[in-house]
Amino acid sequence: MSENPLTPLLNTLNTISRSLQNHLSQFLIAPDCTANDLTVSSLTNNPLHLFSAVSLGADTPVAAPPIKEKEAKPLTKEELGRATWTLLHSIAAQYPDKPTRQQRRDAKELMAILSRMYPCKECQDHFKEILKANPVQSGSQGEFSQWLCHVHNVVNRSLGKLSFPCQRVNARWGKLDCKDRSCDLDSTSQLDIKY
Ligand SMILES: Cc1cc2nc3c(=O)[nH]c(=O)nc-3n(C[C@H](O)[C@H](O)[C@H](O)COP(=O)(O)OP(=O)(O)OC[C@H]3O[C@@H](n4cnc5c(N)ncnc54)[C@H](O)[C@@H]3O)c2cc1C
Repeated sequence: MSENPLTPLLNTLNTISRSLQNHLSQFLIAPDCTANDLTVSSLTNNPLHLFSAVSLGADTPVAAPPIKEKEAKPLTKEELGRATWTLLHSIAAQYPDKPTRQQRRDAKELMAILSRMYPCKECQDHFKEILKANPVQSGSQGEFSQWLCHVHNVVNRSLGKLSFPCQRVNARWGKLDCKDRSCDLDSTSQLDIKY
C-alpha cells in the first residue's frame, strides 16, 4: 500500500504541536487553570488562553495570581502578648502529669528560647530577669501551670495590672477540646531525643 502523501506533513504538524504544548504551558496565565493543566487542545479550545499565552512572549516571567486576602496589619505588642500567653498556658494545660526527662527539658528550653527570640526586645530583657529569679518548674502539669501563672503575674504587676488568682488557672486554661482526647500528650511513648 502506498504511503499517504500527507503523512510527512502530518508528522511535522504533530512535532510542532508537541513543541508548542511544552513551550506555551510555561507562559500561560489563565484564571481557571494552571500551567500543569494545560494541553494544546485546552489552548486551542479557548481562544482567550491562546491569546494570553502568545501575547506574553518567552521571556516574560509568570505573574503570581492576585492575593485576595486583606493586607496584613502589623500586630501590636498587646496582641502578640495575648497570643503568646494563650499558647503558653495551653501548653501548660496539656503538659503531662508525669513528664519524661525530655519533656521537662523541653519546657525549660522553650522558656529560654522565648527569652532570646520573643519579638519584643523590652519583653525579652524583662523575661530573662524573671526566669533568673524564677527558674522553670516543670516536674508535673500542676507544677508547670502554677509556675507559668506566677511568672505571668510578675509581668502583669510590672505593667500595673491585677494578679490573676492562680488557683483558677485550670478553669481558665483547661485541656484542649479535642475529639476523643486526641491532643493529649503521652508521656510514656515519647523517646528522649539525644542532641
Ligand atoms: C513572655 C512575655 C513577656 C512580656 N513582657 C512584656 C513587657 O515587658 N512589656 C509589655 O508591655 N508587655 C509584655 N508582654 C505582653 C503582656 O504580658 C500582655 O500580653 C499584653 O499587655 C496584653 O495584656 P492583656 O491584659 O490583654 O492580657 P494578657 O496578660 O496577655 O493575658 C491574656 C489572658 O490570660 C489570662 N491571664 C492573665 N494573667 C494570667 C495568669 N497569671 N495566669 C494565667 N492566665 C492569666 C487572662 O484571662 C487574660 O485575658 C509580655 C508577654 C509575654 C508572653
